[in-house]
Amino acid sequence: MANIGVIGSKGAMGEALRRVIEASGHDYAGGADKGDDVSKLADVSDMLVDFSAPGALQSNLHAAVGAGIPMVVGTTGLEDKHHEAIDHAARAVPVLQTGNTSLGVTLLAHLVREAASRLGSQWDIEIVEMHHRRKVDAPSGTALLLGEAAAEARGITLADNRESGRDGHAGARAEGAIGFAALRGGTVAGEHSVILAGDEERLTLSHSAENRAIFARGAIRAAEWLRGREPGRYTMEQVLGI
Ligand SMILES: NC(=O)C1=CN([C@@H]2O[C@H](COP(=O)(O)OP(=O)(O)OC[C@H]3O[C@@H](n4cnc5c(N)ncnc54)[C@H](OP(=O)(O)O)[C@@H]3O)[C@@H](O)[C@H]2O)C=CC1
Ligand SMILES: O=C(O)C1=N[C@H](C(=O)O)C[C@H](O)C1
Repeated sequence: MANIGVIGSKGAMGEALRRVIEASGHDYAGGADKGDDVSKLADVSDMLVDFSAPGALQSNLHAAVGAGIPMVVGTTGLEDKHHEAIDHAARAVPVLQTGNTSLGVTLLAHLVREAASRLGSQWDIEIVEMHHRRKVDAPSGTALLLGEAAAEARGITLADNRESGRDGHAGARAEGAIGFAALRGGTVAGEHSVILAGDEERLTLSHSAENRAIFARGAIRAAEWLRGREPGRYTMEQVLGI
């Protein structure tokens, strides 16, 4: 059993995490939110789980490194500088970052990789996601990780082949592009579809999150798995063995 500290504890995910921590027999070490000193939480935690905001990431990583404890990063909307900060922290402590901690999406990424490589670049790839009205980043972290999986399978770079936010006279889609569309509304926990559109046929691979417990359970499973590991950057695939 472990003391698990939650960053972003008053948010929707923070509340889901607290419920899963208590139900799993771990101890809830406490929460940190905007304006709190995360290093104080790190000092009384065996690991940190961060579902807050990109602007908080640097100091959260710093706190984990200072305390010498593992950290799970679930926050999305990350930029290159955030990934560099994660790589840097992972030299000192175990860190796992993912846009989606669920079992279903981790497996979906594998299926997308398989489909994208077998079907070849004449099959256009479009990724559609829908989330609740409060979500601030787009495309979602999950949509981007699915796009990365498809790009990797095709031997291309997502950054160079990404088409998102088409509006007006946007022109025909570029050959080999990976397109994104983001819908927002209501209380949707998370819907993702990867559409492979060929000539006269389409394949759609989808995942529906019915509630946030799936993300919270995956995050706690990841935190348990990180405990006692060597410093490094780990993936959800490693945690789940898929
Ligand atoms: N990887 C995954 O599987 C999943 C990832 N997410 C991601 O997790 C993040 C949080 O999602 P969600 O809980 O729905 O969002 P919420 O807005 O409900 O919660 C975010 C919480 O973080 C707090 N926060 C904001 N800035 C800071 C800061 N600088 N330091 C500490 N806490 C801060 C917010 O406080 P305040 O309200 O005062 O700003 C709020 O309490 C998002 O990036 C989301 O995309 C969500 C679900 C699954
Ligand atoms: O903000 C959310 O709610 C979610 N964010 C993650 C994302 O950006 O993909 C994961 C999940 O879809 C819910």
